[in-house]
Amino acid sequence: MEIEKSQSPNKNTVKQQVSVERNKNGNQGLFSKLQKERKNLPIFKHRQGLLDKIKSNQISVIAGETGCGKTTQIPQYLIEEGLNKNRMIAVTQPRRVAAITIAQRVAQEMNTTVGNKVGYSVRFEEAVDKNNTKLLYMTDGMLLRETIVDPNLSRFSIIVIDEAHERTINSDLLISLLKQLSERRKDLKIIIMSATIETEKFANFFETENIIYLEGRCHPIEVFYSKKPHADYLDAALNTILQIHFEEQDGDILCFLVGQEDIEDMQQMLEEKIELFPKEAKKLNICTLYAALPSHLQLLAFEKSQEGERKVVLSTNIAETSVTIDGIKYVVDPGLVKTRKYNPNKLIEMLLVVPVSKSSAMQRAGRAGRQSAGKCFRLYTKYTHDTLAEFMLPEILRSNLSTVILQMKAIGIKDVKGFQFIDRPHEDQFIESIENLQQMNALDANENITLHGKEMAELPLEPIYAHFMLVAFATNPNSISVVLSAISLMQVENLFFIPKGAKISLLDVLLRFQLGNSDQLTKVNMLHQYYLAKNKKSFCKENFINQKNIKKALEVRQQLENYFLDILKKRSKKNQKQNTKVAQNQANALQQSEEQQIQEELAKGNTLKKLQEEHKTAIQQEINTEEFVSCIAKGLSVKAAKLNNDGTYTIIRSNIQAYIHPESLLFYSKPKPEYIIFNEVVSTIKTYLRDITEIQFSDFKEISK
Ligand SMILES: Nc1ncnc2c1ncn2[C@@H]1O[C@H](COP(=O)(O)OP(=O)(O)OP(=O)(O)O)[C@@H](O)[C@H]1O
Repeated sequence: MEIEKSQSPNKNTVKQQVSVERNKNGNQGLFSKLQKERKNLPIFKHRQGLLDKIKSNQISVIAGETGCGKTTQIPQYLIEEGLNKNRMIAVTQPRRVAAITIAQRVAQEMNTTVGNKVGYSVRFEEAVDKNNTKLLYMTDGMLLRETIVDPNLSRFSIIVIDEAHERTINSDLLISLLKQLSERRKDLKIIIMSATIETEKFANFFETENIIYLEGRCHPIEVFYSKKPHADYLDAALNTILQIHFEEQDGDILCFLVGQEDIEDMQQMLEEKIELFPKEAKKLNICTLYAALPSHLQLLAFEKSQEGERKVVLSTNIAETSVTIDGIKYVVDPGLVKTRKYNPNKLIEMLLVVPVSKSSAMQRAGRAGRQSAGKCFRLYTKYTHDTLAEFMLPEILRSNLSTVILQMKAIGIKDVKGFQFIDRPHEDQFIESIENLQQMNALDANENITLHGKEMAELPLEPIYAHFMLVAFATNPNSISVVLSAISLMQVENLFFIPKGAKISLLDVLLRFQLGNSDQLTKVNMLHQYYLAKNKKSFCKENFINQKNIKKALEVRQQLENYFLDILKKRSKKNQKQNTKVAQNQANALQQSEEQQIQEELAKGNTLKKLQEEHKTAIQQEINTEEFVSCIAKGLSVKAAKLNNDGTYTIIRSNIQAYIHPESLLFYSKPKPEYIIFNEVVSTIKTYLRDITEIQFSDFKEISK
């Protein structure tokens, strides 16, 4: 059996373990079936050639058709061949849902359970066994965080960067760091997996000629185009889904939409149509898939459909690469994507809906032919397709670099401008982001990382929110509970759900919870009342709250609270060390085990409770409005704006004119507040400021100094 052959320092132990797991799963039939499927994948015939090339090169760049088996098979081949050499193999993914579902699939194929020989690690969630996991699927962001703690990535013998052509900031940065690391760790194997279009670029960057092309597609995919452009893409998608449901053979549908709002609208439209289905019609089940959906709900979309039923998965582009959703045979692709675009002249980042690239369109179609032949319906013309860009501009060239630079500094890279990127960002992006970090005191005048900056880098947040959290605590430690809630809410979209035709507006709902002249405090108040509510479901129903998302905000809050308590523990350990002048070697030992100790202590509920009480991080019933306002004014000072005579606001930092968003409580304030802090700039026909808190003149004076 391949698994036994592959691993073993001690064959008996492995055999025993495999049989224990087999009994536990009782799933030998499934295992044999999967072994057969593995051998039928196009990649299987390349197995030996592939392994030979990987063995004889430190760096390999691999390209292959979508679905040929790169992500699930190559890591298993490496283990079967013993190339992991008693260390772990990391396989990075741009998206968490991919890391989790692929780990589940590979665990099945290896006849084990997730968190055992195969694990995953994504932000706020992991399933790993330090002593047992050999193959770890993780988001590129998690591996990047690991480089801060261990720049040599010493627990890994092989690192696979999957979907490298997506060119996320994290995978670009990882690739640059791996190039440096390959000099220091000659024993480390690096594998870059990418769609065909970008392979040369990666190979040139690594100065290698070892490019491996894997021929062969899993199953054929037929592509259809619209005859003419559609005025309303949701309408076109709805009709296509219904047409497939009534006219095509069995098989599930995956429809790509641009965001949670469109997904919820489509869900509602479909539900209305389903109500009108004739009795004898096949059942159509709706599943949704978007980043803000908690993992356990995302996974519902991956479940098998019942015999005689069909599912339609409404998804953002998180299902575009890597994932295989069981049963999908039809893809509906309107050809649009919501993307971040940073405007360095205006110092704002905007979310825009833009046409996809040819590469994305190909990936989307690729979701259809994974288990059998498939069809892809593109809701745009062939002519439009031919005019699409080959691929998206790499994220690093269209983003604010503050997060990247802070991470690079935390890793110890001093000269960020001289760093070798695959595509170098524009000079203005560097200057602006460094200034931005200096304003937050994360970097000093010489661009060195400060202690504050190091703590900011430990928090899994954009620098601005990490700064807000730490500054708020320094300004007024009692405010931390409210600030943790406010920041968590800022990470979650669409807290309310007001059905079409309801005789209530968002403003009416907000007014029920209003606290001070602040959207943030009002939402914090709502979150805390939800937390205390005995019947949470009816609380949400009565108040038009999206329960999925408010739950998510509470989960994020819990995680942030843990990270924050970690920082406080580290601070107090550092103080202790300084005060007691522990012998140097003891101090070193302490530092090494610090991380582990903190994790273990936090894992014990009692310690967490004690810490929560000591530092007042738990949800408090009383909210002090004034304290919060002065904290937000200090912590989010880069997001301050001042009222003009014509009723518009000027953003202090960028001099942009903007309006208060109609969904803000303060939109209706009379007189309008003179000074505000906002959270988001949204540009449509006009530029709006969202999530607003009124601040005092005294605070504003401080900011504009
Ligand atoms: N969860 C799953 N359920 C059923 N089949 C699966 C699952 N995951 C993978 N497969 C099968 O294994 C094949 C290979 O998947 P894999 O993700 O390794 O391909 P890939 O080459 O990495 O594709 P991509 O470039 O699109 O990520 C799929 O085409 C599908 O047939």
